[in-house]
Amino acid sequence: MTQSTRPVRSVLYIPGSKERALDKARGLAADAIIFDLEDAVTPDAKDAARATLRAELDKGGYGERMKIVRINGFDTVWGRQDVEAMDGADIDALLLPKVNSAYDLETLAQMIPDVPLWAMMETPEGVLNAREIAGHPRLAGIVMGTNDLVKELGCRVSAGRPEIQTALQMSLIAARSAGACIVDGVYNAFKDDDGLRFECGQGRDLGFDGKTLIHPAQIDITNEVFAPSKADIDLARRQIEAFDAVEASGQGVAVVDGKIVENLHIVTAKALLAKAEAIANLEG
Ligand SMILES: CC(C)(COP(=O)(O)OP(=O)(O)OC[C@H]1O[C@@H](n2cnc3c(N)ncnc32)[C@H](O)[C@@H]1OP(=O)(O)O)[C@@H](O)C(=O)NCCC(=O)NCCSC(=O)C[C@H](O)C(=O)O
Ligand SMILES: [Mg+2]
Repeated sequence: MTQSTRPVRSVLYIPGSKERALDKARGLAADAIIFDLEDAVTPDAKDAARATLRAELDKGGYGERMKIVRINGFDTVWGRQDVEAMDGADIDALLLPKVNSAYDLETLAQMIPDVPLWAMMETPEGVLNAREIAGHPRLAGIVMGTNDLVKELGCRVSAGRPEIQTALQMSLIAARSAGACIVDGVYNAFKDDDGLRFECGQGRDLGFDGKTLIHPAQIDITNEVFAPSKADIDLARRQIEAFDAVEASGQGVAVVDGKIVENLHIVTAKALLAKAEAIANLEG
């Protein structure tokens, strides 16, 4: 699977300090894991968490799940040690928090060759520089850090998140302009299934590839909402069939369910079917 077709519907944070949770993750249905050394780990537990995480990664057993390690920023005493500790580890990406500019990513890029880089979008400066951050040659993915963003903006978030829509969309547009993957922020109320489902639907409709999660109980709903539904798959197939038929008769526009279908809709339909197939392969 290429980076662009690899599903990243559910992206679960696991504190690097929690050995039991690190082990439990080997059996969870998350598409990706963010092994966290940053905010989920207290300062006095940083050194132990780094060592625990490296040992668990070396043990392996995470299967097809994408493995992303969130390091501490370089404005802390831990950032460089985190990068050094991950040298040679079996991971798919390093995630840098609170990225303000492409220069921040370049600092990390210089320290470790080859590993794809992901960036947290969670500061006002970062959002304003989203285009240059997404355009960094090593950037493969963006994660919305909505908790930090809300803190920095000084806003209060209400249902539907209108207060941070601009930041979400600026980041998404930047990611898409660079061909990068982008996942939505966390839903803090991890026992509120209805609220999670609503926010997943909102993120999906905005164009996000998936959502970051804080608890295993959030995985199933997220996987379901970010996967193409049976109705989506059926429509995509019918669009392709109808378009093939009109194209064979020398025309360029088909009509399905009362709506026009042109070549561009076929690109979307084929991408949707490819995503559905990638998910089916992943889920075995
Ligand atoms: C939120 C939690 C503190 C809740 O923990 P707990 O009370 O232990 O939950 P449960 O008792 O319901 O746990 C049941 C079992 O599930 C395992 N578990 C819990 N959480 C995880 C997890 N994230 N990954 C894997 N496994 C997990 C427990 O070990 C239990 O297992 P067992 O004992 O075998 O039954 C807790 O869920 C938690 O710490 N979540 C992660 C919090 C986190 O990572 N925060 C940082 C990321 S959010 C952020 O910073 C985003 C961004 O930067 C921003 O700015 O927005
Ligand atoms: Mg944050």
